[in-house]
Amino acid sequence: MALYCRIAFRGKSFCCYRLLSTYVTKTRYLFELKEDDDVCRKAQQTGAFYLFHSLAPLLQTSEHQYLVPRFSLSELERLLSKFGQNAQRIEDSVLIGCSEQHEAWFALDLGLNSSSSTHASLPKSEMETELKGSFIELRKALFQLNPVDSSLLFTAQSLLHWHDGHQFCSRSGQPTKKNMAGSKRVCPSNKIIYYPQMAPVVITLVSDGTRCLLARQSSFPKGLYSALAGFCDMGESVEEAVRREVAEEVGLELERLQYSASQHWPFPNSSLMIACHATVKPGQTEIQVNLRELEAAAWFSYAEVAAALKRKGTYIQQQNQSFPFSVPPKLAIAHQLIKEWVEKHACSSLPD
Ligand SMILES: NC(=O)c1ccc[n+]([C@@H]2O[C@H](COP(=O)([O-])OP(=O)(O)OC[C@H]3O[C@@H](n4cnc5c(N)ncnc54)[C@H](O)[C@@H]3O)[C@@H](O)[C@H]2O)c1
Ligand SMILES: [Mg+2]
Repeated sequence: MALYCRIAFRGKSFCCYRLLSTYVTKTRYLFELKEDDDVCRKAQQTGAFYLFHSLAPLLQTSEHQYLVPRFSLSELERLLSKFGQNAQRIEDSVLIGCSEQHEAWFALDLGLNSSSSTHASLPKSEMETELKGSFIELRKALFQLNPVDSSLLFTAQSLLHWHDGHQFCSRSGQPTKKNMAGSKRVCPSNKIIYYPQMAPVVITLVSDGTRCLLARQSSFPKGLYSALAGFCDMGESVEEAVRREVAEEVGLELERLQYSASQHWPFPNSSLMIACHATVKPGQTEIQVNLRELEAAAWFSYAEVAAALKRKGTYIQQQNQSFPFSVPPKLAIAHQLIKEWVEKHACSSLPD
C-alpha cells in the first residue's frame, strides 16, 4: 500500500508525487490508530487479536516451536459470549502493531480484572480447552518462539502489564481511562495523561583485550553467566551509567566504550536495554565482586566463550568441573554482545 503525500511550504500546501514507502504508510497508519479512537475501533473489525491470561500468552504446541494463534473480532465476540461476557471487554485490548496491508493487531488479557470495567477474570483451564492451546509464561516459552513472534509478544505483555499497574491516578486516586489503542491513560478528574514507561538499563561486555568478563546472580539458572547489567540512575547519561555499574559490580574502571545495539526487554518490567562493549586498561584487571549484587564474576578466554556459544540450552553443572558455563539465549541482547566479541576475537585467537 502506498500514499502520495501533501507537503506544506510557506503556508501553501502542494501535492507531491513522491510515493511514500510501505514502511512510512504503515508508520503513519499506526500513529493514526493511536491518536484517533474511532479509527482504532474500526480497525478492530478487520484486525487480529492475540490472547493472554494473567500476562501469559496463549500458545499452541507444534513440533519444535510454539505457534501463536490469532483471532478475528467475530471469533472473540463468540468466545466471550460463550463465557457469559459481552463484547465490551474487547475495549480492554491494546494495539501492538499492524501488517504492511494495514491489518491491525491487538492483545487482550482475559485473566486480569480492569478497574474501569466490571469484567471478571475468565477461567483459565476452560478457556485453554476451548481455544486448543495453553497460556504459558512468556519467560518459559522464550526458547521455542521465533524472533518475530517473541518481539510482538514482548510488546503485548509489557503494554498489558503497564495498563494493569496504572489503573488509578497517583494524584487523585480516581480510576484512569485508557484510549482505544492503549497508548495512554487519562485521569478524567484532573486530565493528567499517563504514557507507558520503560526503564533504561545498560548492559556491558567488558574485555581486557584477550578475555571477556561475565557474571552471574544467584537467581540465574545454574551455570549461566551474562554481561554486566544495571538500571540507569536519574540524571545519568548512558556512558556514566556504564562506568558506574562496572565500578559498582566488579570494582573496575573502564578505558573505552562503544555502543552496540539496543533491545526492549519485558522482564520483570519493561526495560530498554542499551548494549555496549568496553575495555579496561591493560594490567588493571583484578576483579572485586560486589556480593550484594552478584554471586560471581570472572574473566573467560575466547575458547571458553566460543564453546559456550555453541552449546545449546542451559548447562547443568557437573561434578568436579570448575568452569563449564552457559550464556544467555539468542533472543537476549547479552547473547548478541558475546557473539560480537567472539567474532571480533576469532582471527586474533588463531594459533600462529
Ligand atoms: N536482555 C538481556 O540480555 C539481559 C541480560 C541481563 C540483564 N537483563 C535485565 O536487566 C535488568 C537489570 O539488571 P540487574 O538486575 O543486574 O540491575 P542492577 O544491577 O541495577 O540491580 C538491580 C537492583 O537495582 C535497583 N533498581 C534501581 N532502579 C530500578 C528499577 N527501575 N527497576 C528495578 N530495580 C531497580 C533495585 O534495588 C534492584 O534490586 C534486569 O531486569 C534483567 O532482566 C537483560
Ligand atoms: Mg546488575
